[in-house]
Amino acid sequence: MVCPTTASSAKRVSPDASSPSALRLARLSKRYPAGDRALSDVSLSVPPGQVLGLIGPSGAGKSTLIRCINRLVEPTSGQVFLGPARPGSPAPDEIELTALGRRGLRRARRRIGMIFQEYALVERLTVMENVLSGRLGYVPFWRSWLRRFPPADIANAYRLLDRVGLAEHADKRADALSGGQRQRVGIARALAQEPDLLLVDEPTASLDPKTSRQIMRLLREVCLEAGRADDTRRGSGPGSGRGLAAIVNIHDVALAQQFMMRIVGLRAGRIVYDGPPEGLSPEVLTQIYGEEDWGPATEDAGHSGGAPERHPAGATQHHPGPEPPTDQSMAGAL
Ligand SMILES: Nc1ncnc2c1ncn2[C@@H]1O[C@H](COP(=O)(O)OP(=O)(O)OP(=O)(O)O)[C@@H](O)[C@H]1O
Repeated sequence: MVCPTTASSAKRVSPDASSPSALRLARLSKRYPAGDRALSDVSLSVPPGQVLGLIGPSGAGKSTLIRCINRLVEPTSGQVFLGPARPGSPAPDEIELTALGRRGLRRARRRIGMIFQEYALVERLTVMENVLSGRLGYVPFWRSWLRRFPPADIANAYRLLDRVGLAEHADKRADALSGGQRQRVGIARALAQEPDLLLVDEPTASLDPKTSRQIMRLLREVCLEAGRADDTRRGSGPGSGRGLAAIVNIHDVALAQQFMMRIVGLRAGRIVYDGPPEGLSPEVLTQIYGEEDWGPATEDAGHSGGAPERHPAGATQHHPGPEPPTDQSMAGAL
């Protein structure tokens, strides 16, 4: 039996009550028409600039949670609040997404970038056109239909492509790219929206281990960079600004531990862990995933070569050494 109180006794990584959240969920629940209860009373607050990893076994409700936030899936009950906009954006103070009508929701969704496992690019369009499609919510229909985006959007798209390492591929068709390159386009497209929140659904599920690490590192870096840009815009000191928050649905616990600032573990639609990555002890992993020997694999008599360690998603766990989580703004976000 999972015990939320035990799990929450781990050090919590919650925002200061006085600081505004980038995202706030209040008792969010979802029951699908077929009767499956996918989420039960999920309450969560994500501060600006925080990159949060959502982990849990298959069917725990991770995708449902991500999709309830921007109402691609309608929650059955509970509330979703999107925090005040980052500096330089004209958006209003905290808004309740769950109270919005169609038009209001369409406007609010501009502020939420989505990054998908399967990239969701338009294959026959160029890399640049795919990135510019992130601006579709902002430009008049005729401009997008004629593919006449404002020069500032085009300049920004080039800057973003340069940032994600694809400057030389701008004119290539999306279907000519590798999986890792496609995901970089997906990240650049989401950033072109100038979002306040990124929802990221299994971004590395189709990628090899090295590319997965590169993508996770890039995600984390762009969120931190957004915070620094906000600080500069506000003329404030490092770490005091807002920055881009992200919720990343991720199966790979080792990757989550290395690149996420905070981990939320879901089991059967409920939060059973909310704390720092280093709090994912074997006991906590058992609370999240169930019984398993989470310690290193032991060698049996016939195998002296050292069996690879397994993580809960079943893939090999790598130990490439600690990532350098030293950024001040990250400390601020925690
Ligand atoms: N469209 C749907 N209709 C009915 N039930 C659904 C639907 N989508 C998901 N569910 C159910 O909701 C629960 C949570 O599913 P969800 O896909 O959110 O879990 P998950 O943690 O993302 O799983 P996975 O890691 O395998 O993707 C499961 O019991 C699933 O069967």
